[in-house]
Amino acid sequence: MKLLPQIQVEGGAEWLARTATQCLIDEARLSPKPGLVDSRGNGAHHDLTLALMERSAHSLTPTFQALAQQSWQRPADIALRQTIGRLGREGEQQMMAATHGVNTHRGAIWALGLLVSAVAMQGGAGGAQQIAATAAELAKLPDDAAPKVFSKGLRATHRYRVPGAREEAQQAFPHVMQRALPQLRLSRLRGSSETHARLDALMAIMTSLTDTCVLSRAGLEGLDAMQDGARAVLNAGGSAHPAGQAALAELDSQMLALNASPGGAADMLAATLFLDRVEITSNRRI
Ligand SMILES: CC(C)(COP(=O)(O)OP(=O)(O)OC[C@H]1O[C@@H](n2cnc3c(N)ncnc32)[C@H](O)[C@@H]1O)[C@@H](O)C(=O)NCCC(=O)NCCS
Ligand SMILES: Nc1ncnc2c1ncn2[C@@H]1O[C@H](COP(=O)(O)OP(=O)(O)OP(=O)(O)O)[C@@H](O)[C@H]1O
Repeated sequence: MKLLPQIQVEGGAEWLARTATQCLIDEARLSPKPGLVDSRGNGAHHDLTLALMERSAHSLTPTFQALAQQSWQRPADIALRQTIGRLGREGEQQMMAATHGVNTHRGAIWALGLLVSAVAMQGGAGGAQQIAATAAELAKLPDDAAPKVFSKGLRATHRYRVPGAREEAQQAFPHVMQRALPQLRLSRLRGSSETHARLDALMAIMTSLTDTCVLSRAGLEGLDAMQDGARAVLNAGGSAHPAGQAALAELDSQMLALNASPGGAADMLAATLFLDRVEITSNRRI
């Protein structure tokens, strides 16, 4: 039986929103993550807890659903860019209300918001590559209604002359597509548990992301420690191997000592889990 178009949109949007929220929760619970909030504790953060991250993730489901509904089978144009910019900013306000003013998921709303919109534009399914390319098209369009604020992330990208959250999206998420997703699937193929495969994917991101959260809190010293430490974990055989686990514990202590938290890398892991699920589900439907 063929579904009525409106039911298809509602059901598809609901599924995408639930999936995006679940990926944020999976990312937050994954342990042990260096410097980040996880099931063990607060990492390098004094104002974040796992319960807060989960409350924040749930508060974003209506935002993701509205993004999907509004983007369904629409082309990438200025009108859509403005709509999702408005919905994204409203989502940030809902997040801030749910967390009493703590920034838990700003970068994640940006990345996952664009990806949810991109899947919806393609009718609720598709391959990871095509979805990331569509999200990049949206990210490259100007949003004139955006307030001209000088954020911490923007300041770090200027000071260190590196790409940040905007550029990662505009370049079609190279850390997700060229590093994390291939690593996630390789580690699974090698027989690693899902937890170890996800930790390896996070390490793959951290080997080269210029994470502005780390740069803002710990400068280039923090960024180098993150990238070198993540490389050491993968070179030691990954998080499933005892030597990799020792390297991961070392990286965690270093990040804590430097007060560094790779929040951008965590967002890219959530984006990776989302694209992985959408692609696998789309392939099953064919
Ligand atoms: C683009 C955003 C993320 C602002 O980025 P900016 O670099 O100015 O700064 P800010 O410090 O507020 O947040 C950056 C966040 O991105 C993440 N991040 C940091 N570095 C990176 C990186 N190299 N790659 C990807 N993400 C990163 C971190 O979580 C960080 O907290 C976003 O808040 C925004 O402008 N949203 C507008 C609403 C919109 O248009 N939404 C559309 C899609 S829903
Ligand atoms: N598990 C996680 N633990 C910590 N941060 C995460 C996690 N998952 C995602 N993040 C991201 O990290 C960002 C938090 O970074 P950051 O600490 O720089 O925020 P801030 O409140 O803007 O700055 P600061 O805490 O330095 O004042 C969030 O926006 C979120 O996107």
